[in-house]
Amino acid sequence: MEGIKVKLDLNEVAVGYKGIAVLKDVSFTLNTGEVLCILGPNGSGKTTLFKTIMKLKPPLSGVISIDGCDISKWPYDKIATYIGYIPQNYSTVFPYTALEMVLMGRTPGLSIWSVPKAEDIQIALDSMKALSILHLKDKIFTKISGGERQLVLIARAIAQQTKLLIMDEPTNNLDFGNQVLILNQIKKLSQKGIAVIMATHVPEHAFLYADKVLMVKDGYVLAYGKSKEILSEENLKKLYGVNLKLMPVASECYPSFKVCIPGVV
Ligand SMILES: Nc1ncnc2c1ncn2[C@@H]1O[C@H](COP(=O)(O)OP(=O)(O)OP(=O)(O)O)[C@@H](O)[C@H]1O
Repeated sequence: MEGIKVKLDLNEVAVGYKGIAVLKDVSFTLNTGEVLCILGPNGSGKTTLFKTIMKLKPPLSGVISIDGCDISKWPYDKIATYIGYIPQNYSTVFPYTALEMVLMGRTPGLSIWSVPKAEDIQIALDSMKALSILHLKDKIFTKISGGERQLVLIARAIAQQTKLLIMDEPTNNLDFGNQVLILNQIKKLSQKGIAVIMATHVPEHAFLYADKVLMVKDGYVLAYGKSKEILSEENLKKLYGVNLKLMPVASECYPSFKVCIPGVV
């Protein structure tokens, strides 16, 4: 997918359940190579928005388009060729190995009885190697730790080789080292031309890796735009409803990095 451009547009999209919106008037554009971080309190509709973009549920209103085409008539299989999705919680009752889980990124309908192609196996192994989890390949997915499962799901999305990746809190459950590994991997993918949407509860992750930021709260978009403009003390205070301070901590690698410090209550 390297070198192929993609553009995702949301135009006044409302998402929710049984006709009741949890998030309204969402508009944004995401281009090849950009990382969009979505920040918002618990229950503000981030996962519901992702499921709607993935066509796992229909939007209540508005238009979602890829490369200018309204995707409302696209079958799910076609969406899966464009977008890889790493859900927040994934469970399976089947005793798949970690490698079989990653292979599912190559063949969405793969069952444990299917025989995958050698090329697909190689791509799956390469994705696992990039995340330093090759040693997990023969382990049963349900019997590895939550963080290891998260890494396997990320490897699966990488193996899918889509132009867009949606990651719902990808660093959830991960130790600090693996958080850095995953975030660096996300940056590398975006540098290769993949567009990434990532929900996070850690403002610092947005400071480090986001080109654009969408803040959602109380059913609406609170702010959207270039990360440098949107990640302000004022917006973060409004978003989380707490007092906080942004402290610049410049380093060679991250000249404009800031940390979010809780203020006096
Ligand atoms: N299947 C469902 N049916 C009805 N309401 C739901 C359903 N799933 C989620 N909701 C509600 O929709 C709202 C948004 O939930 P969602 O999971 O999208 O939020 P979120 O921003 O991803 O939250 P978090 O940061 O805690 O993961 C919440 O009020 C939630 O209770």
